Amino acid sequence: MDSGLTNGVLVPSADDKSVVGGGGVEDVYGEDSATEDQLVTPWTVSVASGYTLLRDPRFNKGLAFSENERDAHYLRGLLPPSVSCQELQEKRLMHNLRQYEVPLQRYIAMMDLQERNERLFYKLLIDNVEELLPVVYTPVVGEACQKYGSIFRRPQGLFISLKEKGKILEVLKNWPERSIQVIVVTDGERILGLGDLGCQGMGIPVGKLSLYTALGGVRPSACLPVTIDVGTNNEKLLNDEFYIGLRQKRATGQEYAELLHEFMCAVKQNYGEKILIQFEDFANHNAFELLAKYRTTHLVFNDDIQGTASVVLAGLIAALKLVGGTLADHSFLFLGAGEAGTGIAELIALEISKRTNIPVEETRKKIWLVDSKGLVVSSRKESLQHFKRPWAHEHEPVKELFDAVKAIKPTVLIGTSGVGKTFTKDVVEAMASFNEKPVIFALSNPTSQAECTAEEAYEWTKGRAIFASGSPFNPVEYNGKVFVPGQANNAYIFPGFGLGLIMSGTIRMHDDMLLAASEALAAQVTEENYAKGLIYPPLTNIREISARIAAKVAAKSYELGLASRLPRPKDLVKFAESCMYSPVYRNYL
Ligand SMILES: NC(=O)C1=CN([C@@H]2O[C@H](COP(=O)(O)OP(=O)(O)OC[C@H]3O[C@@H](n4cnc5c(N)ncnc54)[C@H](OP(=O)(O)O)[C@@H]3O)[C@@H](O)[C@H]2O)C=CC1
Ligand SMILES: CC(=O)C(=O)O
Ligand SMILES: [Mg+2]
Repeated sequence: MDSGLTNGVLVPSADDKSVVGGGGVEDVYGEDSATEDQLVTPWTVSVASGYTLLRDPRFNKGLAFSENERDAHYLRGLLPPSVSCQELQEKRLMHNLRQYEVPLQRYIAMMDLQERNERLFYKLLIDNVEELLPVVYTPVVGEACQKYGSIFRRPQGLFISLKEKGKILEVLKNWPERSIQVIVVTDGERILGLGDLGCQGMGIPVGKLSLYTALGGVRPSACLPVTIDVGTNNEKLLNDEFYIGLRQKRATGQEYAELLHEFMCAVKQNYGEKILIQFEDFANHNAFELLAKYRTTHLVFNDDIQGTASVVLAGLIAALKLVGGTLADHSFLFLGAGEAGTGIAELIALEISKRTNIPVEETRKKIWLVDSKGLVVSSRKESLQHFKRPWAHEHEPVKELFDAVKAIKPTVLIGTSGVGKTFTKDVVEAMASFNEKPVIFALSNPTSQAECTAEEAYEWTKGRAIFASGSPFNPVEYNGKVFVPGQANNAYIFPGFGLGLIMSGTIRMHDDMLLAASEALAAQVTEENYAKGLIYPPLTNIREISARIAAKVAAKSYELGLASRLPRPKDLVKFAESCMYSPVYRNYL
């Protein structure tokens, strides 16, 4: 393929495989993944030069345009004379970001960068992942969603509201990118632990997809954030003059189901069988149903139910090295019996069943859940939602978590309630009274909703807890020793998991792929990490980790006959790495 620029027309450069399709899996798919037409990104055939080039975030390099590029692309005079390299731009941006004391200002600055210079945004995020993940993701994205209307600048995804009913296929065609590989969709009803944020939930698909690219290497142009707006029951938002969504109560029942069905059909019609659809932050009364309804006809994945389960199982497998025994030797108590709680519980039961050959109906018996009404027990069965019923074991009713802890004596306590401060001193001390090393996970997001803080977990257990949380906590010094809490967040899983599905051309998801992802993640924890009490590997290596997760997920998909990309690449880790998007600037000469 020819490279460079002719009369101001940018065409792909031969040394950069990321040009056609922007780098990533599409390049290696060949013909079976997309039509010829889809493979041609708009800029390869359109004039992009001068001022237009500077205004296009996909190609803009700002001061990093070289002298020759400035001449060739009619940029003379449009930029100050100085020429920077990408590293210097990164240094300057990090310096500027660190000046902002208000976290939301950092979020806004990052979003502005994403819309100004996409490659620099991803380079910055990848190179400073520990520092910037909390900005573009939890906890700050939570506040951003709460205030999304007042900080709204430009649409970063597709808004599909009840007004678009009957026209969703047309709406999808309005999106400028055509070869989409992954959609993250929300209806905004359960945004983190912050409740119904309606249309302003858009911050979540946008943030998750940034991670698909930064952590999993899926190219940005293949990612589509979608918010389905069926109204909101959040009175505060309905009365907020800056609210950006439909001002009506949520549509439910048939009206809701029809809109979602039209969306699911339109997506498949527009993007094909292998489009990955990740459901995110739906309320549980829709989440389980949507997953069950579409898992046989679409490539769907619910991150809150399944991704969370996989990351927590990985943490538990790793924790065994520190606490001893097998998973089957442990007992588990959850605060919160919704998507995350029952999703994790089921995957643990499945893993134990696979390892012991004990039927899953039996392995579930060592897992207990508490919801807002108390311990889930058999006498409540009739009134329980269907997803709680497998966990309604024989036991007398117990109202309070503290009493449940004393009655069950779990070795592992997991918070998925969405309610902060619910692991009280009494509860944590009780865990420490009958466990040498109590495993305590406070998974609720954002930080304000964490069941307890890292500091509380270490102090109340006198430094004996194996602790992880959904949102990050800083290291804690206790009794002269520094404890580094793990971050049990599905961000460890979904980017690599999705990459594995995409690169193998998987057509349907299978629970065994979640188990494979958990095992792959747990295997990345080194002896050095364990020595520091860590049960998750540091995020600094996340791209390497994602490649390994992707490889295991793809391998499982091939084994199950669900992968359509043939022949199977021999070395799946190398293949995953070769598929990953690189944010390094391209040469436009
Ligand atoms: N770390 C991570 O990667 C992830 C974290 N999460 C976090 O988990 C939390 C829950 O999410 P999700 O499972 O989807 O939400 P759901 O709404 O599906 O479930 C919440 C559960 O918590 C229960 N609950 C609520 N308040 C209390 C209380 N005071 N005491 C006891 N139980 C209570 C609810 O009870 P009832 O059923 O009776 O209403 C329900 O069973 C959120 O904060 C979310 O951010 C979610 C996904 C991933
Ligand atoms: C992390 C995540 O998916 C959640 O809190 O909902
Ligand atoms: Mg979520």
